[in-house]
Amino acid sequence: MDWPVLLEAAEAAARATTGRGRVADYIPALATADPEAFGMAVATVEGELHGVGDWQRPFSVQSVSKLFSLALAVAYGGDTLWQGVGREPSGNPFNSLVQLETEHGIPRNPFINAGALVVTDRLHTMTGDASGAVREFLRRESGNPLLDTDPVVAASEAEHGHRNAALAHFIASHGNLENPVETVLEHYYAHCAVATSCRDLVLAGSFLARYGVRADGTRLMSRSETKRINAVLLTCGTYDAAGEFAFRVGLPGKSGVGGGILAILPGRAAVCAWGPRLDQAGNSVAAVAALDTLTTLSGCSVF
Ligand SMILES: NC(=O)CC[C@H](N)C(=O)O
Repeated sequence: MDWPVLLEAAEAAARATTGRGRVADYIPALATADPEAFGMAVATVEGELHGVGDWQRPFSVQSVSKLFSLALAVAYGGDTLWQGVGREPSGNPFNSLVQLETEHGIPRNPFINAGALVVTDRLHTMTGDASGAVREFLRRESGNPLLDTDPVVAASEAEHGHRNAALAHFIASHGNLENPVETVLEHYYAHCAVATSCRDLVLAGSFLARYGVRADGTRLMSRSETKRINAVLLTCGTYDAAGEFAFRVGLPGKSGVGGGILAILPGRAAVCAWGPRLDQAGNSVAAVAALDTLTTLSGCSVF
């Protein structure tokens, strides 16, 4: 696979989206991102690392962190997690409240905000420090000890977090949180507000391409658990646009409102693209275009 050539073509496709989509501003600290920034990286299971554009520039990981909190909750707690959160696509925006009422406080899947709050809660019960566990995992896998929560973004999320607070209280009212609402929200914001780059994320996400094996060769989770996480990524990782993402890109992937998308080519590579302008569903316009081009030109996908 000629990754540098593919990355160049993907970058050209991303640059052609200039002006389309909008930088997220419902978390004010995110609104300052450079709308035309773009980066992309690939880490193969053989240990190759390639990047283009701003691939080493940090951005707010946001919901891409939900992939890591889920992986750790499954690795440490196994199947019990699924008693408190489902694994069906929601068909609703990522921060929607409506389904929780009819579904009695059990969120549809771990990647909408409601589901991620439940995952953070269970991870906190198991580790005593949910956001610390996510940060430590990201640091170790990426080999970047400086990777950290951006306190300005975390504070901005908390200050403007009425909707997430409402979700958490509603879940708690159904008895589906084990820790205080304030604790769960604090740790949720802290892991969403971690600053990472495409480089960090492809290395940190590579355990999913290696069927559950970490950077140091130890196993985080079984092959079957890895397959299941990839399945939930494919069906729910890009919210209400997961069908369109599967159609265009054909890889399990997780997006965040910071503009990053981390996608997995099982058995081969982890790929991350970043561009801050978002479409209606909250996915990066440039990152989707780049990943679409990469899989279309290479013929690589899970299909
Ligand atoms: N989709 C996202 O990236 C949303 C994450 C953001 N921290 C929120 O809670 O709204």
